[in-house]
Amino acid sequence: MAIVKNLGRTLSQLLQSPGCGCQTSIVPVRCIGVSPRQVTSDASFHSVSFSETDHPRVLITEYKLIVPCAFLFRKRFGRNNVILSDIRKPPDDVFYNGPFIYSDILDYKNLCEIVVNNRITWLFHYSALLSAVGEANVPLARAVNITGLHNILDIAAEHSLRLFVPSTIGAFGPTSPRNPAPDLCIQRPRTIYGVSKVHAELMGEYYHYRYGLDFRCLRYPGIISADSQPGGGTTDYAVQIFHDAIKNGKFQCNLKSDTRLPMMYIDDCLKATLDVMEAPAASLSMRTYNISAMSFSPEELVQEVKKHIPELQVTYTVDAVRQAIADSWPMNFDDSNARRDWGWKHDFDLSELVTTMFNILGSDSRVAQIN
Ligand SMILES: NC(=O)c1ccc[n+]([C@@H]2O[C@H](COP(=O)([O-])OP(=O)(O)OC[C@H]3O[C@@H](n4cnc5c(N)ncnc54)[C@H](O)[C@@H]3O)[C@@H](O)[C@H]2O)c1
Ligand SMILES: C[C@@H](O)[C@H](N)C(=O)O
Repeated sequence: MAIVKNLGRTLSQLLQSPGCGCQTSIVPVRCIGVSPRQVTSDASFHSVSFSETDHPRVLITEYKLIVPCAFLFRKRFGRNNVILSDIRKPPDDVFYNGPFIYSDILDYKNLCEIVVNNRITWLFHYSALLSAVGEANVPLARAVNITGLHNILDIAAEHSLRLFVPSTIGAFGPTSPRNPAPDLCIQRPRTIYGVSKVHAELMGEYYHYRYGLDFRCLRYPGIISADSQPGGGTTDYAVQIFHDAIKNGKFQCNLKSDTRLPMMYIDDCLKATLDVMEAPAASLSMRTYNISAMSFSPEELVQEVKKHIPELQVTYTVDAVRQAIADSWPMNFDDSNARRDWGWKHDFDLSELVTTMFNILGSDSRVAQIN
């Protein structure tokens, strides 16, 4: 049984796809028999071994980022083995596709009930407030991104789950190397989002070494998907342009035209996420990896979009908050460790991303209107 939310909606579908490389195997999982919340000061705890059952049953907190493939998980593990969940109402296509429940990651007891009652074995933790929206509500971002993470870590350790948490290009700051940013370097982000993601990386690795938690983390670039609206991030422009170009042939960009940022198409993001989760633990020299596919500026994206909608009119109205965030983030990622350790490689470059987005969203609708 799995709980799937938002970005996990794509995962919920992907893991169900017959072609998905997700291996089902019995994997002895060594874990500490004592929950981190129960460890006393003398820290005396007894390690026990669990064996995973036939296939992972996946809990993914949050669902929004990627909609289109939101049911692949169900093809893989069975329609009723995937519960979609969020604190917000899902669209009908999600709600009627399979089990959906309300779940708030700040409700530790409820999360425990979900994990125990559904015999969850894998957990993908996606619920978070993104960079720009987090700066507009720091207390909420701190609660969701940090307290929520703590709940997830304790539950994952207590129930010996394999845990994936996405980090981000936002986990770097102005003193990090920017071109490229390696896996290991100074990380002093200047947003509550970035601070919470560095905290997630460090806490996940601590729980791995202290409690044997099988924690895995990828730093995602800006993820571009055709099926969900942007969630209040700094890279939102790279999703919004497609909707605006098709709808009215006009786009107002909130970043400077030359602001270069690492970006990735959703299919590559999902492939990397599943590949790292299925990689043998012995192949992982790290627990947090950069992954990269491309980097582009708004101007470069505009030129590519105009190959599909030549009449597109673009204006630049810079959002000072987002611009300052973007200027503190890496321009390129060095993801050589991921490519070496578990065979990561991307499939989509800028041209293929744009073509795929318009194939899904339909660029001709705008051209048809014009004509
Ligand atoms: N979208 C990207 O470009 C990108 C890039 C890097 C990393 N990520 C990471 O991927 C994850 C998902 O990103 P996204 O773009 O879908 O974010 P989003 O802001 O679009 O969605 C966040 C979701 O979290 C849910 N949520 C908020 N508070 C919650 C709570 N208390 N309990 C349960 N759910 C709650 C919201 O309802 C929403 O559906 C985040 O962890 C983000 O850091 C995203
Ligand atoms: C980059 C990613 O973390 C998110 N889209 C943001 O801009 O905040």
